[in-house]
Amino acid sequence: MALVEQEHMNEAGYRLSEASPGDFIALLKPRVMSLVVFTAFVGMAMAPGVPNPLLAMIAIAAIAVGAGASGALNMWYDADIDAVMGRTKSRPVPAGLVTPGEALAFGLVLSALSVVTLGLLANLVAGALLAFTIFFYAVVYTIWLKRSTPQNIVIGGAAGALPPVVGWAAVTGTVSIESLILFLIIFLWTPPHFWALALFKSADYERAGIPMLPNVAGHAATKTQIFVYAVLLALSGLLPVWAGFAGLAYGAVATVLGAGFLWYAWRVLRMPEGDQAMKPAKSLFAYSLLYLFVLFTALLAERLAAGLGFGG
Ligand code: HEM
Ligand SMILES: CC(C)=CCC/C(C)=C/CC/C(C)=C/COP(=O)(O)OP(=O)(O)O
Repeated sequence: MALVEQEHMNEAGYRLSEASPGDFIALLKPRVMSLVVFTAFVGMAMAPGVPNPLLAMIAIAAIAVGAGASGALNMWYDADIDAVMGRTKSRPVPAGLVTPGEALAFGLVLSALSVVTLGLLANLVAGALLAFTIFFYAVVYTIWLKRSTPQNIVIGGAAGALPPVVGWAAVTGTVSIESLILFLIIFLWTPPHFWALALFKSADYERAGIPMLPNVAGHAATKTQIFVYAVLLALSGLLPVWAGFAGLAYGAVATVLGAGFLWYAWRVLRMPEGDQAMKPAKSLFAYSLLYLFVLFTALLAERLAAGLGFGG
């Protein structure tokens, strides 16, 4: 055995990991997960009843760890395709910083830890929903749908839409019409969020052989679908007012945000076929992140204001 390899063995002969803590943090997809966790937090905050603050913090931490764990499992399974896409090739596994075995073990241990913590300290319904969400993203979306159908992210998007349902259940132990409306908003948001990016990254997906909509159905069909989902999303953003758990201030914000989404989606629809820069698609992707963050912030702000006695 070469000397350089022996340097990474301990006395018992086990290989020592060469990865840094930062490499493991990168496996958690921290930027994506921050918005996921924020939507879970809003789900908790909208639920009736005031949870014990310590329990609420533990529940959010468990959901954050579970979300990160599912990201690590995704990066473990997708290492082969991540290696051939410009956007993902420097991720820890394809870059050789973390071994596939380490990523898998990290994802499995954190998944178990997060589910057991939430199940025992919050309630079994929340724990089961978190387990289902991790399973849906890591197995149903990543292992099954992503490589087999252009509807991958429509169906798989259910995983990303579930965190507010998990948050609500952590407080109440139930699934309700309110939390399902929050689910529906994120579910309808996901296709335009992702297909906007897939339009300007379609060469990457082509190279990796992933059947994303722009590669399979073409750019024109993708732009039309983005617009259809944008209309449904703008309407669904108003459902919290219709269902009576948000007021007119939220309704005004949702209307403006929805109109903005339609505007950006319209610009994508009108984007010429030969447009190499695809600025409208890049703008829609950036706006999608702002949209979800501001919409959920509006729900939260209105609820906090009502709690402080400023109306509603
Ligand atoms: C199946 C569902 C989804 C798909 C396929 C998808 C796909 C993507 C992709 C490919 C990126 C670029 C990531 C990168 O290169 O780092 C991205 C970025 C992002 N996504 Fe999603 N996404 C989905 C759902 C969600 C959900 C549910 C959220 C949060 C609620 C979310 C939040 C974000 C954020 C915050 C970024 C920006 C990350 C950055 O700044 O690099 N995504 N998404
Ligand atoms: C609580 C909990 C378990 C939450 C999970 C939330 C969840 C499913 C988020 C999915 C978001 C995401 C990064 C999709 C990326 O698709 P991709 O993996 O195809 O993108 P990539 O090409 O960047 O890897």
